[in-house]
Order: sequence, then C-alpha cells, then structure tokens
Amino acid sequence: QKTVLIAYHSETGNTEMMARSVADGARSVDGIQVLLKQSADVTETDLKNADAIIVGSPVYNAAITPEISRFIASWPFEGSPLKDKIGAVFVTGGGISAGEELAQTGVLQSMLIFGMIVVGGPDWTQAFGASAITSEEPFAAGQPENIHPRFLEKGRKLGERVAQVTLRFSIAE
Ligand SMILES: Cc1cc2nc3c(=O)[nH]c(=O)nc-3n(C[C@H](O)[C@H](O)[C@H](O)COP(=O)(O)O)c2cc1C
Repeated sequence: QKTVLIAYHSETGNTEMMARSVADGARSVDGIQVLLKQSADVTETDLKNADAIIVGSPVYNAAITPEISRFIASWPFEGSPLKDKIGAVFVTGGGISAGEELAQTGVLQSMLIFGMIVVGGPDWTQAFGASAITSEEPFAAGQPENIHPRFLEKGRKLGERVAQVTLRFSIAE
C-alpha cells in the first residue's frame, strides 16, 4: 500500500471540504491509503512515510496562507528525505482570477526545492492541481462549506490522478 498524505489549512471550512473530495478521489484507487490531516497536526514522520503529499490552502492575498507557508518551511530538508515523493496542490479562493494559480504554483515551486515530482490535474482545465471559487457568482455557494460540485469533482480527480501516478512510480522502483 502506498500512502497519500493530504495536508490542509482551513479557517472557514471551504478548503477542508475540498480536502475531503481530494481524499475520496485518492481512496478510490486500489492500493492507496489516505492520511487526511490539518497541516498543524502533520508530523515529520507523516511527511517521511508518505509516498505523495497533497497540500491544500485558502488563497490569501494571491498567495498561500501564512500557516501553509510556515508548514512548508518546517519540512525536513537535510538529506533530502522528501526527494522523489509525488507532490500536488489544491486551493480555494473567494474570487475568479484573484490569485488561485499564483497560490498553486507557489506550492509547486516549493515542492521542487525539496526534489519532489509535481503533478497537476488530469487535463488542461486543472493544469496546476485543483481550485474552487467560493464567493463570486456564478459559483458563490452562499454558505461556508458549500462548494460548487464542479470544483469538488476537480478535487476528486486530482486525488485520483495523484494516487495513480504514485502507483506507477512504485512499479518502476
Ligand atoms: C485574509 C484573507 C485574504 C484573502 N485573500 C484572497 C485573495 O487574494 N484572493 C481570493 O480569491 N480570495 C481571498 N480570500 C478568500 C479566501 O481565499 C476564501 O474565502 C477561501 O475559500 C477560504 O478558505 P477556508 O474556508 O478553507 O478558510 C481571502 C480571505 C482572507 C481571510
């Protein structure tokens, strides 16, 4: 069994809801177990044992949140223990074109510093991973924790793809 760690920060529940969808997608692949945790609860052992790490963040000022930034800065670096792990990202942002892709690529760039192998979603409509718009029409859900199904599906597909890529790499080992 290969392990996909999904680590997220969420203040008002949107990113947590996406995280659950990403987890469902990863779990749908045989041979994969999922560890779904808030970033604050992730241990160094969780990171080292994971075969893939998917990070979820709200978009704050066109970037990841300070919590996720601190989380990534805490990852073990000496000896490159995260090298060759699969990495991916999902975000939720209030507005359309208000920083989602910038936040996504920020995480992917950081993962490359750790030697990780980054993957996006399964097609061009989610090239950088998964994202959800949470408060601009026509996607405004109106309520926290009520993300448009289109975005939840993208989350699910990201989880599924990361799981599949993780297994393909393990076969090649
Ligand atoms: C301090 C702060 C800054 C934000 N900046 C942005 C932004 O630059 N772009 C955007 O689309 N949404 C922005 N938002 C909205 C959040 O990204 C959005 O509500 C997100 O879904 C919250 O996720 P959560 O429910 O998991 O906490 C901001 C929210 C806060 C609190």
